[in-house]
Amino acid sequence: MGSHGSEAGAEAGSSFLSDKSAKVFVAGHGGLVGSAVQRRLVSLGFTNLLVRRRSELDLTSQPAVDAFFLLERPRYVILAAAKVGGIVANSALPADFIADNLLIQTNVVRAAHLAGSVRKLLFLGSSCIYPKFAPQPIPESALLSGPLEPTNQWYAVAKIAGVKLCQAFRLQHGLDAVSAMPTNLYGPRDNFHPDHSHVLPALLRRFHLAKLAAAPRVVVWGSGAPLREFLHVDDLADALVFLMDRYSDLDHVNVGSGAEISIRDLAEMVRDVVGFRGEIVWDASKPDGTPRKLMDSSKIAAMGWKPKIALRDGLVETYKWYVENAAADHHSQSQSQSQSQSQSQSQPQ
Ligand SMILES: NC(=O)C1=CN([C@@H]2O[C@H](COP(=O)(O)OP(=O)(O)OC[C@H]3O[C@@H](n4cnc5c(N)ncnc54)[C@H](OP(=O)(O)O)[C@@H]3O)[C@@H](O)[C@H]2O)C=CC1
Ligand SMILES: C[C@H]1O[C@H](OP(=O)(O)OP(=O)(O)OC[C@H]2O[C@@H](n3cnc4c(=O)[nH]c(N)nc43)[C@H](O)[C@@H]2O)[C@@H](O)[C@@H](O)C1=O
Repeated sequence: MGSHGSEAGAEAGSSFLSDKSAKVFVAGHGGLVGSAVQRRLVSLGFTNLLVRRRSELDLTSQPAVDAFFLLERPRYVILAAAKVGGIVANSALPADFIADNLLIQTNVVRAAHLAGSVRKLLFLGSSCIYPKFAPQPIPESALLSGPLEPTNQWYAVAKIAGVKLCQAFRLQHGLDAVSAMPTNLYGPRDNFHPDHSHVLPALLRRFHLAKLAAAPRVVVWGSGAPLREFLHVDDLADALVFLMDRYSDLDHVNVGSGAEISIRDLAEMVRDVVGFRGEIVWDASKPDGTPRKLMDSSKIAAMGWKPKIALRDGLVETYKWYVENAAADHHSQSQSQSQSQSQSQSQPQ
């Protein structure tokens, strides 16, 4: 194993949580996960967080990332920047999902090594790295044991490469790079795009707008049969800090809630939380994706971490955040769309 930079190793005895004045680069701090990590670190008393929006630092640019690391010399890196989206975004933009993610993670991991200042780096994969028909619950050992789910194979291949990248830099250069595999996430600051988001923000938005419009029904994609496991992003942030502090090894670590729910039951729960009274109809033309992906999170549980936020409680809190922070814009957008539709319908043909 190669030896890593002396600066990174100088105080190697101290743990992440006892190093709260250290410079921590939270990449992707504007997103769902990065913002939750930032909140968690601030609440724990970290005083030197390093953050950049994409407009200030494009992580797909190798020269920009190299220059940034050489100038800033962070001691810790949490890589929560990525090209992310739901099942339709993954299918519609395969080139972006594979190329952007390969570039971002390669640039950041390599620059972290070259800077010589980084004592630990945490990479984030996703439960979609596992084969479509993996054993349930899915153990870490199921990686690369079968074919992937076609709708998100491009993203999954990039994320698998990210796990291997961390392993390779650990083995060859002694970089303490670890990988966490979160299950499907939700919470404040999620992406609420109508078509490109994940299921939970999409449904919160759709049911909310339908409630305001007193619509008779809401369309939900697929058959409703797939099972998914959801974890609140504040629980994930807690787990990531836990791993930064306690975990240093080659193998990746699953982070899930252990609870799964069908998309049908989830849609009914969201309808209930939002207070929509109409009916749910299913759009079978949309893909179901993988039938089931419950992760086996016994490895992190054995280390002493467990989630705290039940799905219904997390949904109530996320819906409140959505109403207070994003819903008004979506409502005015949907009203102007329906006005322009009714104007164009009333135009003589
Ligand atoms: N959401 C989920 O359900 C799951 C997410 N994950 C993983 O968690 C991580 C974070 O995901 P999530 O928070 O949901 O994603 P978001 O889309 O909410 O946030 C992604 C962040 O990455 C930043 N980013 C994207 N491209 C670039 C770029 N070229 N240069 C600089 N910054 C960039 C964005 O910056 P900006 O805001 O400036 O555009 C944004 O802050 C990802 O690795 C993802 O794979 C894993 C499992 C499930
Ligand atoms: C986290 C994970 O997220 C993605 O995989 P996914 O789990 O399939 O994510 P999803 O949230 O988009 O869908 C979950 C289920 O829900 C159904 N569904 C119903 N109605 C809507 C709906 O309105 N929007 C969406 N997106 N899905 C809907 C949808 O048909 C599917 O059956 C990966 O591509 C990849 O990005 C990844 O790692």
